[in-house]
Amino acid sequence: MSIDISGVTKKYGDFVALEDVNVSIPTGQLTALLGPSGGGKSTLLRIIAGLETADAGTIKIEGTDATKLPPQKRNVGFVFQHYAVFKHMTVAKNVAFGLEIRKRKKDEIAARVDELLKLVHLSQFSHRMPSQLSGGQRQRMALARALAVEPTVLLLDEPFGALDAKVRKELRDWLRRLHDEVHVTTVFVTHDQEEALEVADEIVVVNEGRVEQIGTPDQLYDQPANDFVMRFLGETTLLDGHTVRPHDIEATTTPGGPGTVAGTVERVLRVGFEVRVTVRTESGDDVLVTMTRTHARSLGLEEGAKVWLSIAEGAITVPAGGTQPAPVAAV
Ligand SMILES: Nc1ncnc2c1ncn2[C@@H]1O[C@H](COP(=O)(O)OP(=O)(O)OP(=O)(O)O)[C@@H](O)[C@H]1O
Repeated sequence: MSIDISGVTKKYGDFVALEDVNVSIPTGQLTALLGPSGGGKSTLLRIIAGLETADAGTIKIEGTDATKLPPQKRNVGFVFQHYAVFKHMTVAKNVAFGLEIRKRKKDEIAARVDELLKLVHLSQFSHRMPSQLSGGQRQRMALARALAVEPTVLLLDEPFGALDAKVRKELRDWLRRLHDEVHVTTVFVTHDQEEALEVADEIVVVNEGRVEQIGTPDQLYDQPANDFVMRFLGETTLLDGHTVRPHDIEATTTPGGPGTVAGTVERVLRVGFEVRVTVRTESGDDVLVTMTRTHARSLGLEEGAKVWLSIAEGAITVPAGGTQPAPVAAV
């Protein structure tokens, strides 16, 4: 294990930001800390970096107890959302900085900077000033700078958070490819579930200072530990006391058997390839059902139509508001 977080608790006055957090992050993986704003992700990352101290618990990095080590002794590299670049230095100088203060030889530094700028596709910009780069290019420079000193662990706090959606998406793909090349153990914070699902090998879901679940993107999506994880990782709706994904609800226009829920179509919305149907049940709850356009057409669904809803066989469900893993719904 590369990073072992054991029993970490952090309080700010009376406020508990992290409570008894236990996470093991394997060497060489790309791990996302995912959760809603204020859940404690950045606090955990800052504790790993040594920028914040835990009130209880230990942090081990590559087997060494780092709990009391200052940040510069932990051999971690970090990149933040608004990275403090040296505005008066060229791109190449910014990347070289960490190596220069470590008094590495000139030719060694030049070779390493060359290699890193190639890696982040900025070779042609080495003589530019940071102000002459786009936001995405600046973040790539920041990553090259963090990687320069060959950290054991790379920590990224919403590194693409300030960029527009298109650049974010490009950088996200790029980070995945970069990681496949260099394999440095990387932990990144995000509140964007799509970003985590697309990029990470493993996701740690952090909410209200606690770890809700740890797993691969598939494990989290297919076997959510609880209602919170299920809702956080994709669209859900409620049917008959269960949290379920809207595409996992089947609708029929002929009366269904026992276990089906009768309702009336309130609204039909066509969005791209899918149709989003809101059904009001007899008990007055609104249930969202999504289906393909072809399927909706074949059912002839329109506002005011009577429908019967059931949960598709094999669908993942979680008791609404509950915290226990649910068995796969047997319908
Ligand atoms: N220095 C501090 N003093 C007091 N409270 C703090 C301090 N730093 C963080 N907090 C509180 O701890 C909680 C967790 O903060 P943290 O920044 O770790 O959340 P986060 O999950 O990273 O959220 P975001 O995605 O918004 O950055 C928040 O409620 C925050 O207000």
